[in-house]
Amino acid sequence: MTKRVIPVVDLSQFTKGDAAARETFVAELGKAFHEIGFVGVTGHGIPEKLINDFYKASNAFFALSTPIKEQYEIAGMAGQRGYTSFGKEHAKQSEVADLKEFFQIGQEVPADDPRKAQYPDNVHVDEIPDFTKLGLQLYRAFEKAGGELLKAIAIHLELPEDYFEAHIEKGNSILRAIHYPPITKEPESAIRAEQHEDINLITLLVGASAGGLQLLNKDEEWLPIMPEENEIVINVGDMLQRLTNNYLKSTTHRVVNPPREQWHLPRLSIPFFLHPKSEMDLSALPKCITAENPLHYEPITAGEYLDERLREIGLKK
Ligand SMILES: O=C(O)CCC(=O)C(=O)O
Ligand SMILES: [Fe+2]
Repeated sequence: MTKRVIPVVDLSQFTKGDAAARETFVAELGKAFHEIGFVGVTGHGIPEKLINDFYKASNAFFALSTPIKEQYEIAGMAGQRGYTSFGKEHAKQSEVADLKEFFQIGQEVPADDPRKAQYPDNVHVDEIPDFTKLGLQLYRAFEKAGGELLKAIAIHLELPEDYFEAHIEKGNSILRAIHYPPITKEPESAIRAEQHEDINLITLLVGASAGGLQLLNKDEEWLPIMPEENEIVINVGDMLQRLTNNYLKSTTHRVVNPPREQWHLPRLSIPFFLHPKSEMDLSALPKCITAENPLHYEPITAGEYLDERLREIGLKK
């Protein structure tokens, strides 16, 4: 067996284990987030069937013709709901767009909820009636697993266990189905997803249909991330890095193009970007500001920060 690039932890040790098992889990997760910013998670409770069904529905959606898919690309939405066509999004430092198209599903609240106006309606696809419905079920499962991981991180940060709960309840998270089509001609410089850091608190990624995901380690080496069956990949995003004044690491990652003999293979991946409510204050936690680690960031809310980042990546005008 080749050596793993990222450690793996079993979330059921935290959700179902005794005090000692929970303590071990918290220590391992904290260490992984502090040192590498990435961890593999098993025992996450996300039903395999739901993942497979959503994969199938996503594949069916991306197989639709471009004019049909473009009917689900809605102006003024900054890609936050529905379809974003090939060649739109680019990493913030990059001039060339990534080799991908995607579909996003966001938070839904009841009609009488005060937050209703803040969250645009999800887009439903006539041709694939189950697509958004299954996506919303997966969204809830990710919210639950993500909430447990944030409980463990709160304990690691010596905060109350429920510290994140109020911030993420009805938060602005996004489920994204990404399709990287087969490569048909030598790309000039573009890769499937140029190096970047995620914006949100944490990202949960279910097994991509092909390799290509890499992280940049402290020695500036690109290392492949190859999750095992039933393992999801979790990484720290910039919001959590900012809140912890760089104690937890939002690690740079990318998706590279496959070798030429695999150009004909598309790649499908499903990240869940766990966001808090827009009014969450991302000012650094006092415990994370020390003489050795002085304050790195100005105060900002999650909403202001997201807005700034969406402009940088070309989704918001
Ligand atoms: O496709 C993947 O495996 C990762 C994509 C990613 O890093 C992102 O969308 O932020
Ligand atoms: Fe990412």
